[in-house]
Amino acid sequence: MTGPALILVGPPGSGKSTVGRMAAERLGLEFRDFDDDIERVHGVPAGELVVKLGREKFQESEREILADLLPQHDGVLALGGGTPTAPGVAELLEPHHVVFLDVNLDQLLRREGLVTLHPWLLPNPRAHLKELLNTRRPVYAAVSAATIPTSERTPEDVLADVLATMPVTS
Ligand SMILES: Nc1ncnc2c1ncn2[C@@H]1O[C@H](COP(=O)(O)OP(=O)(O)OP(=O)(O)O)[C@@H](O)[C@H]1O
Ligand SMILES: O=C(O)C1=C[C@@H](O)[C@@H](O)[C@H](O)C1
Ligand SMILES: [Mg+2]
Repeated sequence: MTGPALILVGPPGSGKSTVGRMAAERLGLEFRDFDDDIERVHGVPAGELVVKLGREKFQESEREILADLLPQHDGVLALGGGTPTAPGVAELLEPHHVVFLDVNLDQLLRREGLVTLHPWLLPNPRAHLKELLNTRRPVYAAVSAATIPTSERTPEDVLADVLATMPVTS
């Protein structure tokens, strides 16, 4: 096994889980959500774990769990929103086909459930997300073969663009 056929990265709420699940179905592959793997290992949802452990320890754990997972999963993988920024993760992603789902701040604030899932965004989710988008966009882009805009687009349109980036296999 050579690892995931497709890895999706992007800010929380960019559509990684939604589009990742659709892509897996279309490709006839298994879908895995990295936040579920984190929760399985720690017994706490990823968003809460950030608050419990602090960002540094959380990221160390993300890198370890990802290093174990990559050789075991050959389907579609939606990473955690912050996973590509964890030290050592860019190197782990290097051999794989990674796609960045981009989204703008206004769209993000309109998407559901963001703060419930990510309590570390409090007390000012707008300011936090604005800063997060500015600092992380170059990191997401650097680990990715393609950047797909998702703002004001349907998941189906995003899916079509994602599938068009897939390397042709013979
Ligand atoms: N292209 C889209 N247009 C509008 N809403 C979308 C789009 N893609 C996803 N959504 C909605 O945005 C919300 C967040 O999507 P999703 O959970 O797939 O994002 P995510 O990147 O996996 O986020 P997280 O990092 O929180 O796991 C969901 O309510 C989903 O239905
Ligand atoms: O963007 C982030 O920093 C995070 C996103 C989520 O997917 C979770 O991994 C966690 O809430 C951290
Ligand atoms: Mg998700």
